[in-house]
Amino acid sequence: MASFRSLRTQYASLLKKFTASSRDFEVLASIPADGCPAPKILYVLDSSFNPPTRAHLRIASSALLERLDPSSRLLLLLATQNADKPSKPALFEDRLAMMELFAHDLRSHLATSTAAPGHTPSLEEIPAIDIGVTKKPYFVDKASAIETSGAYPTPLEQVHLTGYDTLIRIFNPKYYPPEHTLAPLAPLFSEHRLRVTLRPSDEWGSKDEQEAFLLALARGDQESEGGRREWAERIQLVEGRKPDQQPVSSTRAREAIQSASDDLEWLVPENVHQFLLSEKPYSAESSL
Ligand SMILES: Nc1ncnc2c1ncn2[C@@H]1O[C@H](COP(=O)(O)OP(=O)(O)OP(=O)(O)O)[C@@H](O)[C@H]1O
Ligand SMILES: NC(=O)c1ccc[n+]([C@@H]2O[C@H](COP(=O)(O)O)[C@@H](O)[C@H]2O)c1
Repeated sequence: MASFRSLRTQYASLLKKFTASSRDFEVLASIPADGCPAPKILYVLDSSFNPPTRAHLRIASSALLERLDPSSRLLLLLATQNADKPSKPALFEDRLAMMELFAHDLRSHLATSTAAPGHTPSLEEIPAIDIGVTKKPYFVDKASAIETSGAYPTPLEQVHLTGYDTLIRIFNPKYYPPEHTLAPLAPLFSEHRLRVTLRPSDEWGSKDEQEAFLLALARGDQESEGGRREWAERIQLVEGRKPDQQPVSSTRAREAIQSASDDLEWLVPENVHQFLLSEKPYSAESSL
């Protein structure tokens, strides 16, 4: 693995070229770098990776372990423009460096996880992981930018890995001017899928309330806004943390960094933890 410093320099230069280009999506690196089979299915984890956490690790690994296949591919996608949030620290090159470290953490995790009782996957069985960037904030546009980029064979089914809070925002008509209906989502659900991790909280409701959203979509409750009932078949809901487990988020990891709390160790995976301790991407000087 390259040194932390050289990873940042490498991504700063790739990012500069991407920003200056007219491209909406680009794969900047792959792990392993070569020799991976052409993908038959593309899992996409779109995030601000600010920083990558163990929740991101769980979301990605549970999807990949469901059907461990070397011809699956995972794309870790950094959105340089967010639908709602202004850009915050850390620098994008630091986040890209952390995404690559996260990819190594995830591959190690997959290698030591048993997909089936008595079966430990070999490195060749573990899907390759791409590090990509997009300028598009909305999922329907991200999916189309990936499709038309030429980076992957076409057609290729994309499975977007999101949390419940993001599902709700995808279904908010406020993002789709000028009509403000859900009709623009049709291309996303005609070709692709969502795998949504439940995220019970005071803000987003209980597990039952979150499951009720999908039942209502399947009943046709959103048809008056353009949300078709058959889209529910293309959305899979999966369990998140257990009720006795602590909630994990990037916000919580940033707070642990600011307060120098030991919690950081269980909030983020190992290689990301080492990077945060060594490079301090959230310190005042580093974001200047
Ligand atoms: N603990 C979690 N449970 C379920 N989904 C999650 C969790 N953490 C992140 N996600 C999902 O992963 C995707 C990317 O997450 P994002 O980068 O916004 O993380 P975050 O922890 O919510 O960030 P922040 O705390 O900075 O707002 C989103 O779709 C989000 O819903
Ligand atoms: N309608 C949409 O497609 C939609 C709405 C809100 C957020 N998003 C995206 O979801 C991703 C995660 O968002 P947050 O980092 O705000 O949780 C970001 O890439 C953001 O731009 C998409």
